[in-house]
Amino acid sequence: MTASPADTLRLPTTEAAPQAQARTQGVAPAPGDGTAAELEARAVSAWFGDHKVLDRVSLTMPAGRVTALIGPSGCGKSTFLRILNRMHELNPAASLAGEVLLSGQDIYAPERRLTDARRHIGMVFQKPNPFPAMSVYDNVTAGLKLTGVRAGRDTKDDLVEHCLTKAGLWNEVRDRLRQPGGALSGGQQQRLCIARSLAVRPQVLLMDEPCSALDPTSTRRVEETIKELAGEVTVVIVTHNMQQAARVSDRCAFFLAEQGTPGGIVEHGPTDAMFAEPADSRTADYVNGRFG
Ligand SMILES: Nc1ncnc2c1ncn2[C@@H]1O[C@H](COP(=O)(O)OP(=O)(O)OP(=O)(O)O)[C@@H](O)[C@H]1O
Repeated sequence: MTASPADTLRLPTTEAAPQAQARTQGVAPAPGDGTAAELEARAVSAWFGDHKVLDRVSLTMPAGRVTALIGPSGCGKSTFLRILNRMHELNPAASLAGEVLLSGQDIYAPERRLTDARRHIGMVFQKPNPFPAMSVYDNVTAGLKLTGVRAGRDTKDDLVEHCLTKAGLWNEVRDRLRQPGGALSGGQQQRLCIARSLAVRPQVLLMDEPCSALDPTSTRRVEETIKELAGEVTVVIVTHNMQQAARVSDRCAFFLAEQGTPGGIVEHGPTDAMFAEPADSRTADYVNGRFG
């Protein structure tokens, strides 16, 4: 394995997780070079105030695979996704129970810092949210500043090219790196957000309906990017689009919240099997468009 330019990034010793500290010694690979990690939810329940919205959800999201979370509106998919990188706790009314393990380590353990979870588990949202006035280049490196990573100019140049290439955007913006991120098309902005997430070299990338605001061509480009990242980063994607789930994911989990009960997983497994031979009739009805 060759060391990437990003291996020279310096991280503050007080904040650096073991994996991040390894980077400073030039041994950690670049995003997409094998740092993908398994994510496991164990008996996760969630509440907004007194309203329980998830009940004891357990799911293993294998390293380097794409796991799609599917299910009707309101069954708790986004809440579950936000629990996976500690965003749920940003809502003062929100609470949760259970464990989320990244490579076997509970991200909610008292000694684990919030910033570690965010550095290792990135998030891409439904609506592309680049910093609109900031250049394409600075958008990619923005995540470094936010996570306290310092890097020299050459390192940043190489990192920007690396991440934009991984996000499938480099050829389209290589001559426009100083233009504002807000000047890109919606699909390009979403891929810029993916590049920004990759700049801190996450082990997991969470995506909450990343194509729902995009046209079909841009959707196809983002799907190609997801497939390109698979094997290198663990991807967990929420989608309402069954064709998209079938196209991009290796595994699927079908969430459902029936008649005022909290959401849970009805069935999960390899995507091919979930679509061709679902074990539960409710899954069959959903994937075949009979409800939801
Ligand atoms: N900030 C919030 N405050 C209170 N309740 C919330 C909040 N966010 C979500 N909920 C509730 O939690 C439940 C699950 O919502 P969530 O958004 O996770 O579902 P979802 O499956 O992602 O839905 P969709 O597919 O429509 O995005 C719903 O009953 C919703 O009303």
